[in-house]
Amino acid sequence: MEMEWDDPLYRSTVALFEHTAETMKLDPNIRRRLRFPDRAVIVTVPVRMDDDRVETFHGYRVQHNNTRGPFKGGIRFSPDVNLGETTALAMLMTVKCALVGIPFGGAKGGVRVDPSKLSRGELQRLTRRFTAEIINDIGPDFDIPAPDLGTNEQIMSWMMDTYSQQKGHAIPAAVTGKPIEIGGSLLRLQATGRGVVYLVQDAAAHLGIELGPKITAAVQGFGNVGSELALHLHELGVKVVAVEDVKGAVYSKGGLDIPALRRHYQEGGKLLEFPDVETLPKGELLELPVDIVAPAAVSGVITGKNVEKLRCRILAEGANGAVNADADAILRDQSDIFVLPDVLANSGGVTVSYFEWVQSLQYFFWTADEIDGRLRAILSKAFREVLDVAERRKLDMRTAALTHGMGRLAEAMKLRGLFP
Ligand SMILES: NC(=O)C1=CN([C@@H]2O[C@H](COP(=O)(O)OP(=O)(O)OC[C@H]3O[C@@H](n4cnc5c(N)ncnc54)[C@H](OP(=O)(O)O)[C@@H]3O)[C@@H](O)[C@H]2O)C=CC1
Ligand SMILES: O=C(O)CCC(=O)C(=O)O
Repeated sequence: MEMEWDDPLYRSTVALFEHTAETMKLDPNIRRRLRFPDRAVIVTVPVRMDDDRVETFHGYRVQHNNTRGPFKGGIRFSPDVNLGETTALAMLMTVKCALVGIPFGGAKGGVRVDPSKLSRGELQRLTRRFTAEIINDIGPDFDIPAPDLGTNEQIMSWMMDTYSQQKGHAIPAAVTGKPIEIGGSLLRLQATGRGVVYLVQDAAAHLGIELGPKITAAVQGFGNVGSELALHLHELGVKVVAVEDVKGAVYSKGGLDIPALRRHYQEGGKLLEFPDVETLPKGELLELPVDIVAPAAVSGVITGKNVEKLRCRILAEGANGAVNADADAILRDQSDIFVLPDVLANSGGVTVSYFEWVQSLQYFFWTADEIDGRLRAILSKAFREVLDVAERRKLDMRTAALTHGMGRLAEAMKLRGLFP
């Protein structure tokens, strides 16, 4: 393992790619190539803080592969950001875009910072300086950032504005996940969480499970992905009995009032202070005896240590890298849990980002029904294709999803003659 990349998510992602490459007998030249990014940019981001000090942050943009189209992937603001983690997330983006058949490669970026400790002014200055530092490495035809953990529409708005100011005119296609008022797309905000639920619906239909009040769910994370996911399950009549944020989880046997909980959370209320609910210690949520468990926060939460304690029927991975390679090996061989792996489960986000990019390039906007219909069609097709690979080749769903994505990528690399 090369020192520069050493990180638990990177090690785990490489192990999963290697397992898949071995199973599908991937060309060894391509296999070696996929372990590393095309390019990785590391920048230092000085920011004047409110108390007049200048704090120094570190930022990354890792571009893994652009054989199938421009680099694409989110920007993460989190204290865990480093080169290895960002590279692993970029690798997953490459496979995710290939898997759903959208014309992008994979990238990821981020700043090592806890955004909850910054004022709004500090956050804006950090975002603008980070964007300025990577301005020659991104662009609507080359590499298009989007939101991820710890970032949101406002951050994308500042990124788009900084990019546009440098170029001298508004360039909405420079980022996706921006507000609708400046060229964003209807439903991008909802797309990742809603997409996870569309895939849960497909999985439930396949397993003969009827989604409704007899079905229970637990969701880890209550940000963009987790709260949308919980809300959409709730709207389908599923009893969402527990949700968790960084501090802990709330639980109600009869099902939580997700719309009220979401209002409370979005208005700045603490999850653990929501009235008339029980609380659970951190981590227990994943082990609840519910039908659906959806990790939708950070990576590495399901490991060799707790995987055998899972009691769900469907594991829907909203978060990237929630299951590490040790846990995956156990799930793969010894479990009857139906896994919707991250590259499939959360691909609704980048799919609507693709729609947003197309709309931003054409200055012509689609209706919510058009977007929702196209999203559903792409996700259902991806689900059927992955299931087909799994059934035909007798593979688990993660290896099947990675096989499908890596197979498409390898084909594109060969067609373009990248290894003459
Ligand atoms: N946004 C998107 O479109 C996409 C996101 N994803 C993935 O989904 C995941 C979540 O992203 P997103 O919803 O955008 O991020 P957000 O920043 O919007 O929300 C993150 C949520 O997770 C909670 N959280 C943070 N750390 C922990 C922890 N250790 N245990 C439990 N909960 C925790 C946060 O709690 P608190 O508020 O208390 O900090 C918050 O509720 C990430 O893995 C991301 O890569 C994947 C595809 C697209
Ligand atoms: O919407 C995008 O472009 C990328 C979203 C993302 O970062 C992800 O799918 O992990």
